[in-house]
Amino acid sequence: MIATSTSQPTPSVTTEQGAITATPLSPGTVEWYRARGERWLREHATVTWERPSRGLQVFGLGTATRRIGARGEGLREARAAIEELLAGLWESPAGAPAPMVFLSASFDPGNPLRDPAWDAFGGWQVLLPAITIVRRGEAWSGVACAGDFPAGPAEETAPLEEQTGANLGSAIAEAVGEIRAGQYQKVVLAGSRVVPVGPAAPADILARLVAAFPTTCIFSIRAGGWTWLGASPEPLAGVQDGRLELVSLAGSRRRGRDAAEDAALEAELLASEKERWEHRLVVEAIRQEVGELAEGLEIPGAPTVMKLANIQHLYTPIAGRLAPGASLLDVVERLHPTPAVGGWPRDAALDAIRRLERMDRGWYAGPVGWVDPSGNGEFVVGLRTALVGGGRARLYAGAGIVADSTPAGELEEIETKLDALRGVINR
Ligand SMILES: C=C(O[C@H]1C=CC=C(C(=O)O)[C@@H]1O)C(=O)O
Repeated sequence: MIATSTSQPTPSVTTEQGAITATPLSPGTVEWYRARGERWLREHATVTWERPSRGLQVFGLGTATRRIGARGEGLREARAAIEELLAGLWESPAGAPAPMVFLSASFDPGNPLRDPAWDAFGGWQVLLPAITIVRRGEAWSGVACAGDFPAGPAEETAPLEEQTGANLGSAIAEAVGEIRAGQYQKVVLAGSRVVPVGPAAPADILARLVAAFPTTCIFSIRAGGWTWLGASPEPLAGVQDGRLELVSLAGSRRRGRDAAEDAALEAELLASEKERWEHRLVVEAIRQEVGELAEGLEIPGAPTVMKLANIQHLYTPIAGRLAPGASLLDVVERLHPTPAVGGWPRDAALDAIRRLERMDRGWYAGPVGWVDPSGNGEFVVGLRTALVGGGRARLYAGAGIVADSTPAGELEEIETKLDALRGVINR
């Protein structure tokens, strides 16, 4: 049992005929949770979702329902489970916060390699917390769904080992050869690295990610003694009252050591035909895949630059309205994996990733997000992520390979991306 004060309020919730009733928490109960502070909330949460630049924080405590799919299953099966759950979820009364159902799935259920470190997470998970505390700007609210709270104790975890994947430099060189031979146009190849976790707990790592990367989505999901966490700069799709928001993010340079070098790197990124091509493939895939699910898609003609603490990316925000009958989950299923994490054409790129990477990405680069019973929600791509457990963390990062890529250049880019988490985990 997690340690809580005996005065912890117990919200009254009911479950009827398999349907889950979502009950708004009283202001006093919300205040009780708010007063525990961010560290307590992050430490006790089964799931967290934070968008500092939007003033959004979500802490999901305990579990009302958690469905875990077998390894080898993915987004398609997760989708069936979440739709079934949403259909049986009774919406809160008007004006009350909506319950949020979280969904995350592995990158490639078709990859036969299985890293046991991901066993606790399965191929996908659909999770409805027992209690969800939400801060939007200065307003705090909460909703309770029948379930078990507090969460059970963390289980012991086996030590994380390095994966014996391919030599990444050789894999990149091979991919360049295949691209030049016309087998496909782009593939994203990734590597992983195990680092010791300093004295910090996942809650402290999350606080550091929030401070270092306030424009990203900082999230965490616990399973057994493991925490999967990250600071993703890449929204996959979001829907609010029918408005659809998408992003193309691909093409990178590190940040400069001073303003002049930073501006020079930004100019180089914007002028690079190679990076522009890598980026354009993502924009075109979004146009092609989402076209019939959206109305009035606005796609800027040229990318701008998104700057993060350690890296800068070509960035194109895309917006429109969901077409009648289409849902956020339709869009997510159609988009995953975008060429920003898979490649293009999709099937040939996935085949190349399986052959050349020779590792299990687990949930790295998979979709992670939430949806509520009215169809609002948001998903990001599980990038800049780490699997943390047993005093170690496994970090993942990749880079888009196109015909003009060089192993040295792409390996340097992958190291820069790994730094995003390495810098906050191991200290
Ligand atoms: C695959 C990753 O980044 C993607 C997102 C932004 C820029 C990327 C790039 O320039 O290669 C990648 O497409 C990763 O962070 O592991």
